Amino acid sequence: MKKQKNSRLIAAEIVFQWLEHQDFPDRSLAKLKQDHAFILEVVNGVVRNRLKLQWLETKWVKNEPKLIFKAILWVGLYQILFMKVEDYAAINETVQAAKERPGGLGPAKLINAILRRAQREKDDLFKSLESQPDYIRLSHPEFLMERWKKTYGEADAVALAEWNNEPPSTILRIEQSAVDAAEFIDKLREADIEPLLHPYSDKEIFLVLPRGIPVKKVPGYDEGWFTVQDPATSVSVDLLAPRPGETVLDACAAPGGKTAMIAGRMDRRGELVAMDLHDDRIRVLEENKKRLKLDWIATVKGDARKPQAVFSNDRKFDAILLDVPCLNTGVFKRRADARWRVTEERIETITKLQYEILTACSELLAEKGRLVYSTCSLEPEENEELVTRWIANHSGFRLVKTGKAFPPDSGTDGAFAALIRKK
Ligand SMILES: C[S@@+](CC[C@H](N)C(=O)[O-])C[C@H]1O[C@@H](n2cnc3c(N)ncnc32)[C@H](O)[C@@H]1O
Repeated sequence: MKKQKNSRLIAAEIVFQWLEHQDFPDRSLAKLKQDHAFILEVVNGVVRNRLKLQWLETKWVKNEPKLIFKAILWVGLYQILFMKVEDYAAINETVQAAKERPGGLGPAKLINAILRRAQREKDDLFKSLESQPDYIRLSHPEFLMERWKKTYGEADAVALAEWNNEPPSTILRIEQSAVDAAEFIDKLREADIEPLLHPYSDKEIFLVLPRGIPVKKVPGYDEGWFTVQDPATSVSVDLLAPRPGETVLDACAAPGGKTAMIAGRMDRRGELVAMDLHDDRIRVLEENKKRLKLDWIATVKGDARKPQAVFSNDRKFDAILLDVPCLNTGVFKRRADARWRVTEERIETITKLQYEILTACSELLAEKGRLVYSTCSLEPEENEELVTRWIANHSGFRLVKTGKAFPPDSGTDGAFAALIRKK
């Protein structure tokens, strides 16, 4: 039988790619053929804890190692400090991973010494880490911690960063048009899955799964009895309040979580159009539509900055959801690398795109029509400030209401939504 590749080395090579190219590790992770859960946890953990690991490396290593050996060292440190893995296995396998790389014998000795020291001095190390500035001890970009402290105050900014560092739960929304909720919960129990009811929404039923259950193994996956979705996704759909018989556009729809929720509220009556710009995302939207048996929804490829290229001039909608691309600062718990991609420049470019989408799609609204602008970000520039500025420049519309989920308070992902009505 062919010998399996060292899993620590696979994890380190993915971390190396990310460090070198800032390449989103999800793509490499999706292609993994072995030890999927372990490698996923190590890679996400290293990426999330980047500043803590960098702090420790700077403290103990005089000359910065080559990037691949830095990645191997971080993979080892993450296991020793943050995972329930036998220290013995963590050290030996990680040192072996270094030896398997060209020029790895010297770095392997250094890595061995550092990992053994971390094992011996673990308690002191954690004490010393606790006295570091918040951005290091909570491993977030310094400018972002500062901006959150200004926006939300010191205590909430710290609570938010702590929330982001906890492991994310898998949460299901029951597709109540496909299955009776009580029957679904019985089926889960028959499969030895005891779900917890999430209290956030009063319109939808969200269930928190116990850890470690692959979603595809949950009863009713193939039948389309549920979507995997955080309760914060209901903030925007509740504000939009789509009704049976209406014409509704979901203009940035893939992978279709909110499209499915809208479809449920419309009870298959009316017209629902799901649009997205990107082919790969539309493919996932189509797969979800098929699994959830939502073939009555129309899918179109189109740019929400130029919807006139897709829809004729007289095409109007009663309700439009604009779940625009954003900086994702409300969902760092789920997306390990997203925190490292936020910069002041990106805030500027993304808000320009968001404003453009809002302006262009507002022209598709019918008289008295409703539009919900939403993000999964917590930055005022993408949310309250953008909507207020837009309304000030568009006298034909009024801001009716906003909704927001702030993770440490809501116990959900972060979300913002604003309901705008055409006068
Ligand atoms: C926040 S995600 C939408 C999530 C989705 N509403 C859901 O609940 O599953 C934003 C989506 O906007 C799409 N997108 C980005 N730029 C776009 C544009 N100019 N026009 C239309 N869609 C765009 C992205 O491909 C992405 O799928």
